[in-house]
Amino acid sequence: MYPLRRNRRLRTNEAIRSLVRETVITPNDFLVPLFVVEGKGVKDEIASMPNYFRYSLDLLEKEVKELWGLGLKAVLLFAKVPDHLKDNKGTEALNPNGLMQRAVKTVKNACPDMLVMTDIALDPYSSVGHDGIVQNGMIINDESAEVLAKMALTHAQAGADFVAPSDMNDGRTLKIRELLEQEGFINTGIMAYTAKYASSFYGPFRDALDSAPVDLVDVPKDKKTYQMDFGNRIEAVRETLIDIEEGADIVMVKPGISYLDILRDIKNEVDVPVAVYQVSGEYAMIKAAAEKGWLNHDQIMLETTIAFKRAGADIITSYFAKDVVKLLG
Ligand SMILES: NCC(=O)CCC(=O)O
Ligand SMILES: [Mg+2]
Repeated sequence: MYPLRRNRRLRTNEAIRSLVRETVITPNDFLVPLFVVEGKGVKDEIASMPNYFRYSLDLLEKEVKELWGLGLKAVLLFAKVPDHLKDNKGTEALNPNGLMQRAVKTVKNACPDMLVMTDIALDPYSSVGHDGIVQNGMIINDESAEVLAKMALTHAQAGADFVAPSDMNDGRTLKIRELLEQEGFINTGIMAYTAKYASSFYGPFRDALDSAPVDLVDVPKDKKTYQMDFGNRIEAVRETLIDIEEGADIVMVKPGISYLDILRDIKNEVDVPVAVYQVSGEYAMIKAAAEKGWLNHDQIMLETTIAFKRAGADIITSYFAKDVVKLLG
C-alpha cells in the first residue's frame, strides 16, 4: 500500500498538533536576567537591547512583583557598577552593602518566594573589564577564584538562593562551595556557567553593564584565555563534569542558539539540571530583524525558546522570558 505511513495525519490541524507536541513552554522554564543600577526612579533602556532596561532598586521592586504575577519565579541579577568604584581587584564586589547585595535584599523583601540568583564574575567591577584579576597581561587564576568565592559569600549573606559563577576560571566552583560550606551556607546553591564560550554574542550585554575589556597595553583584548574556544565540543563536557565534581548543582551552556549541539551533549552526559543562556546578542539580532520587518518577532522568539527546551535545557535564561509568558497568555 502506498504510502506506507501518512505522518501528515498528526499535523492536520492545531488540535492534533498540540495533542502530540513533544515540547511545550511554561513560566516554570525561565530564569529572568535583570540589570540593576544606582539611583531612584531609573528605568534606562539599553541601546543595543530594545525594550530591555536597567532598574534602580525602587523600580526593581516593581518589576519583580510584575514578574511574579506572570508566574516567573526566578531571577538572575547583574549590577552596573559606577566607574569610580572599579579597580583591578574587584574590591567593590565584596562590599556587603554594594549594589548587588542590596539588590538581593530588595528582591527578597518585595517577593520573598522569588528565587534569586546572582552573577559571580569581576568584569562589572573590574577597571580593565575582565572576569578576574589581571597581572602582567594575564588573568591570574587562583587569586581570581579566591576573590570570586568571597564575592559569592557576600551574596549568600545578603540572601541569594543561588550564586552563578560566570567567569570560567579553573577551580572557582570548588572554592565557592568550600567557603559556603565553611560559613554555614549549606543550602546556597551554585549554578555554574560550565561551558561558556568566548563569543561575540555578548556585545550588547557589555554595553548594558559597561563591562567590556579596556584597550590598554598589558590588558588582554578578549577573554579567550579563560572562556572556551567555539571550535570545541568535547571540552564542554569535560568542563561540565569537573564543575559538577566541584559542587555545581546546576550547569549552564552559553550562548544558546549557536550552541544547541553542546546543550544536547551535556544533557546526555550529566545528571544535574542544565541551563542555557540566550544571550544579549541573540536578543539584539531578533529585535533588529523584527524592527526591519524581516522576521516575525513573536514567532522567532517562540521558535528559539522551544529549540532550547527541545535540545535539553531544563532552565532557559532569556531576555524574552516576560514576552514569551505574556504571549502564551
Ligand atoms: N555573564 C553574563 C555575560 O557574560 C553575557 C550575557 C549576555 O550577553 O547576555
Ligand atoms: Mg571550568
